[in-house]
Amino acid sequence: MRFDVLTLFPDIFHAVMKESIIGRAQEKNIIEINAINIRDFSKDKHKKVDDYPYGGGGGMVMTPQPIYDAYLSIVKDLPHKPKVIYLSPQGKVLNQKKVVELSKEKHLILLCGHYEGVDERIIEEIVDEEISIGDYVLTGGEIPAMVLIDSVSRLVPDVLPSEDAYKNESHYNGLLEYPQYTRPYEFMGRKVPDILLSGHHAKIEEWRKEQSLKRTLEKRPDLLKKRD
Ligand SMILES: Cc1cccc(C(=O)NCC2(NC(=O)c3cccc4nocc34)CCCC2)c1
Repeated sequence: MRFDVLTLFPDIFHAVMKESIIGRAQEKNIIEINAINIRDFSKDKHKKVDDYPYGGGGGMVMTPQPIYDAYLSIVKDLPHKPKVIYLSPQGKVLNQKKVVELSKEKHLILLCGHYEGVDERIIEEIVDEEISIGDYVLTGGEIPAMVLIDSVSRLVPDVLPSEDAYKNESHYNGLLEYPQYTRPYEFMGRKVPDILLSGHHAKIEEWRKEQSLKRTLEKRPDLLKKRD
């Protein structure tokens, strides 16, 4: 799977994306992540990429030409136009169902906003879908883009080490995780629930399911409504 990220801060991606699972997936050529610097496509002699908003008001808006030319530089040699996602507070909030849907794509272009956002004509001209990672104010769309890349990439076959593959079947059943324990048996006077040392797998399974339901009811009852 290929991700092309249109951003003003490509180095953020270079740093994060060479680490851990995503980094290994890139080495194995299962995932390809290209950070394209929108500023490289500015025709302005000072490499400007933003300008004052028509209608006045504070803040700056990302100008359309550099973004459009950066986009063209990706699609000009491609037989099919890849899906373009603008990470934006106006988007539908990302959830695992959408992540699964996106993981079927072969190639995604992600556009990251800055300042007050991008000129509306870019959204009209090249954006297929706006996606938000949640309702809070951020400085840019780069971290949302990394959240999308991380969540989608882990569903691409062979990205997760095989022992972790179970995570995609049972892992996200729409409930919160049960409590996890590892050694030592006692820590700060707190012991591990004995059921987990019983070796009785059916009982352990039941206890875990119970704990997931209990926890979800307590902390995220909204998740229970969404379950198919
Ligand atoms: C609730 C709310 C209302 C109004 C503005 C903002 C806000 O944060 N505006 C600033 C920008 N925010 C995001 O890009 C952004 C923010 C949050 C989640 C996201 N998921 O994807 C991109 C996301 C937009 C242009 C530059 C950064 C947030």
